[in-house]
Amino acid sequence: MAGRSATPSPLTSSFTAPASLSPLPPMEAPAFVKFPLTTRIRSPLHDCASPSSYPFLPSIRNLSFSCTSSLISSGHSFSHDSFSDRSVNGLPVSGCSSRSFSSDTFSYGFINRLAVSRSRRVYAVSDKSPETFDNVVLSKVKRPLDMDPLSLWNRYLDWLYQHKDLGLYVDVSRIGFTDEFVAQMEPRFQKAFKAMEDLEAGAIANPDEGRMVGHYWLRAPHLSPNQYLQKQIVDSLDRVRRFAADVVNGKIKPPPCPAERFTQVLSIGIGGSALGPEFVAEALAPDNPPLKIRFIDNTDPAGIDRQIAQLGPELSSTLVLVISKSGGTPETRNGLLEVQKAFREKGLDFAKQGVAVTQENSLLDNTARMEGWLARFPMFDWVGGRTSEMSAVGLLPAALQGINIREFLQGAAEMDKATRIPVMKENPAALLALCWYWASDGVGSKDMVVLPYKDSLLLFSRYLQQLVMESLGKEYDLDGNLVTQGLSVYGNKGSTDQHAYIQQLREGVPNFFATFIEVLRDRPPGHDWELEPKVTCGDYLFGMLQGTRSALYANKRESITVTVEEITPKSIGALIALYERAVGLYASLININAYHQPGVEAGKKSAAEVLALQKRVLAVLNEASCKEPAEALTLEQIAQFCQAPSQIEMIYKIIAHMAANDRALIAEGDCGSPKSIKVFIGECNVEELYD
Ligand SMILES: O=P(O)(O)OC[C@H]1O[C@](O)(CO)[C@@H](O)[C@@H]1O
Repeated sequence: MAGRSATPSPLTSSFTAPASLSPLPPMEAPAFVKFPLTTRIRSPLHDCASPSSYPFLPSIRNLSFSCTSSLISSGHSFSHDSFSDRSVNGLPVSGCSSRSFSSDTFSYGFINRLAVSRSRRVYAVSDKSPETFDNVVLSKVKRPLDMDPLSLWNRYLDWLYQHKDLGLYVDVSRIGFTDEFVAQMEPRFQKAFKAMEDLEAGAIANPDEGRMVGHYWLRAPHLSPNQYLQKQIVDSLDRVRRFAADVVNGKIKPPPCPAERFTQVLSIGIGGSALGPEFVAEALAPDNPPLKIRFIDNTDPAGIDRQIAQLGPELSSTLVLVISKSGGTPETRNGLLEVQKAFREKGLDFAKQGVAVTQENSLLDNTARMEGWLARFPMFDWVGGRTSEMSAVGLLPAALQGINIREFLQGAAEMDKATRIPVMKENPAALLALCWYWASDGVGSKDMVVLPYKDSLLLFSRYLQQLVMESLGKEYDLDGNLVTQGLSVYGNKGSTDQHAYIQQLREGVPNFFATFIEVLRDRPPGHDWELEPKVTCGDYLFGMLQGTRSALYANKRESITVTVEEITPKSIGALIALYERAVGLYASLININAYHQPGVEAGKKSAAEVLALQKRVLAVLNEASCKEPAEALTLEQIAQFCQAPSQIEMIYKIIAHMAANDRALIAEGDCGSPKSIKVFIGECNVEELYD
């Protein structure tokens, strides 16, 4: 990179395109300039001052790019979210300054940003001809995917990862990363491995919350950084085992009918306090479990009613798990209150059937203690919700369903060992992280579609959605730079999805990479039969998976395939551990904190504000209704009396919701024309006036 300085000097307005650039060929201005004013430019993952650290762009030199003045003036730390109208070389250009330049440093930095927004029509100027960034990235940086069957077979052999004991394979051959990319990622991976080592040794790996991150210790307590933690884990596991065994064996009985056993588990929790248990139940519960499980994982009253109704008389033999790390999550609290009401209505004593899984001294813990619930199990400060499946959160429900939690933990522990290996090619989690980085440009420019070809793995994509998106979807990196990072995850199962959205995956917008989850064993031994000569039902499923993988790749859609020999507690434990580690490593590669979730707070705060506003609206309406004669108020008046004129839309929605739910309030007028609405409360509550 001759002539490139390590740190870019601020460019001034006198900066001109270098002579090496050939003049721009004539072109249609609109074709050159189109991109929306709101085009969002992601922050880089790299030290843009050091293009050699940027893996995708080793060969790009002497390209000239239009650039915002903010980029020019702020050097490599680009901070604006949108562009304004400018022009390049006399052509009007939305979002670009009137200058072009070919400083390698800036070019790299700029490509870095525009490359990730390549789904939009953003154009760059090169020394040859104007090109779209698509072309720049895909043809020059991401070389075309290899389509030759034999060289693909060699690539498959070269990159195939196998864990013999776990019967697990990771095939990354259909992700098109190059050897140069792998080499350039190597130092980053070494850094990530080291960060992971520190994390496992007890470093404060979640600096924003000042917490250690210890989910790996849950399956290897001896690796926890001190004996106190070790004892906590072992004791908790011990108690889970004993309690579950006692419930299953009928030693602990439901109170109303001492002769009987608990027959059902009702698990109340949300997010990490539900998704893992739901996934594992679906994947591993036997057909006739000792206790059947159902979940309340929302504050939807109809959903809650349904669960309670379906329990029917069995409510009396239902063990209710209330799972919440914080012990204060509103949805979970609401679920608890609703279920407690149902118990009261049936004359049942909830406390005798209630079990809390939560942090010591949380609101939930204190409630359970004071009310004398049947049992309480700890959640640890150093285990995040989305990685808590191997704590009491996941182990207790699993054990109650007769799932072998020892094997489950063992599978995870074995995978942990494999994913500690600091060699990219020998570490399946590193291979996943490598592929994610390559496929999504390290900024989430493509979504991850998870396609398990197995009904029992249906919830894996939903589980991964939280694990990946809550961990990686972050606005700022660890150094406080705006990065708006993430990796979107969706998917259900194959081959079902082939009859839903795979049409678009194959032929539509190429904004994803796929992950196939393959299970080799179709049925337990001895149960298979040929539904047509030489072909079983499972052969079809297999054929569908392989066919889709090939068809996608033929159309340049990349994919990873993770294969397990069969669905067992061990393989499911291993899969969870594999993805937990992949997320951790990838987070290091992109320099973000994977273990906090500051964004979730905003939604919770707004929800609380809406409820507070609702209370004010009701107070205002009550006051108006207490007048003689009672006064009906327009939305404007309500907003004014609530001293919240800017909240008028929300007030309208609050009223519409309450009116639809037979609440005390009466709304007259046409709902479709909010300005016509007048609201009053039928009965004045005088006491409330003086509250
Ligand atoms: O276990 P808790 O504290 O009820 O939290 C439930 C979920 O809420 C979140 O905090 C935010 O959605 C998740 O991270 C967590 O898994």
